[in-house]
Amino acid sequence: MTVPNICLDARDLLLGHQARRGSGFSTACQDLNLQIRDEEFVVIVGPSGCGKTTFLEAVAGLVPVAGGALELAGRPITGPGPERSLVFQHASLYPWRTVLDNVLFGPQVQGRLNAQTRKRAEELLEIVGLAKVAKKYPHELSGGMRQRVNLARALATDPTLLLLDEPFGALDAQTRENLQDELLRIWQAESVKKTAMFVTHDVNEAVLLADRVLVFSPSPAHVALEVVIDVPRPRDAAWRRSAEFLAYGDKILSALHHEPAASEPNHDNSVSPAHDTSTDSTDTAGVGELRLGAATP
Ligand SMILES: Nc1ncnc2c1ncn2[C@@H]1O[C@H](COP(=O)(O)OP(=O)(O)OP(=O)(O)O)[C@@H](O)[C@H]1O
Repeated sequence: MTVPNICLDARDLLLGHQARRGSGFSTACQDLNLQIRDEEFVVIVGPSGCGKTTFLEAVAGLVPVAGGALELAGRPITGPGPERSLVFQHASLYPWRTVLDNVLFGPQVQGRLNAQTRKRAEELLEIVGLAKVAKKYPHELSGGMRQRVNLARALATDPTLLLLDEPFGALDAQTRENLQDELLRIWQAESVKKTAMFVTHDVNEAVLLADRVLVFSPSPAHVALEVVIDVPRPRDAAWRRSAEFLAYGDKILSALHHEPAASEPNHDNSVSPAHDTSTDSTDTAGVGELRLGAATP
């Protein structure tokens, strides 16, 4: 089996937005350095407005790179590509298309509508538990069901890199939890797992899903802390109630609030490099390794 080489590499990345009026350029991400490995599930958390969506959209090829390098499999990202799929918070389904036809939209646009892609679309609807509603229209579905269709649609183009921007953010707690399980099941069911980048405000969701959590600093974003969730999958309901789970969440929350974690007191708020996890199998990053305060100039 060929393992895809989709390693994502951001070096000194500078992203921003041109102000609509005036000549301003607002910096969304600055000195953002990170590497995402093949088949890794990375979750990004950070304060509102810090630049998470901008970064995800840049990886999707929707935001131009203003400085530094953003490379996928060694090639600069210059626009959207079939190997990347982006799932938004609100299911953006076409109301005039049936569920199945929504899932088939990507292959159709790519000119790959054939028996094989139809079979794959039906298979994906089976996986997300919606085979029975394949002929229904989006308005006949619940919010959770629509988001499952959205997920199936993103997977139908067989992307290697799945980008998810708060995909469960608009759902109620119960549906959200079900879909988190569902997503993990789907992600693990693939013979070659997708590389996934998932943005969320929900720390518990981050700990449950991630191989690695990246805590972004306030705007302009850089990686303030990396936390490796070194826990085998499947991560069951009992683990979600464990002290270990809570400790991971506490560490991330502390970083978000710029506070030392209770378990790792640290009274030194000096600036130091972000934790390099490349040589670790377990997370040892304490809040002392946070880059606190304003972004690097
Ligand atoms: N189209 C745009 N034009 C100008 N500025 C923008 C645009 N989109 C976002 N911004 C600004 O860029 C910064 C980063 O926004 P972004 O949406 O990436 O943050 P975020 O971390 O995803 O926020 P949230 O968690 O609230 O969704 C913010 O200051 C925002 O106001």
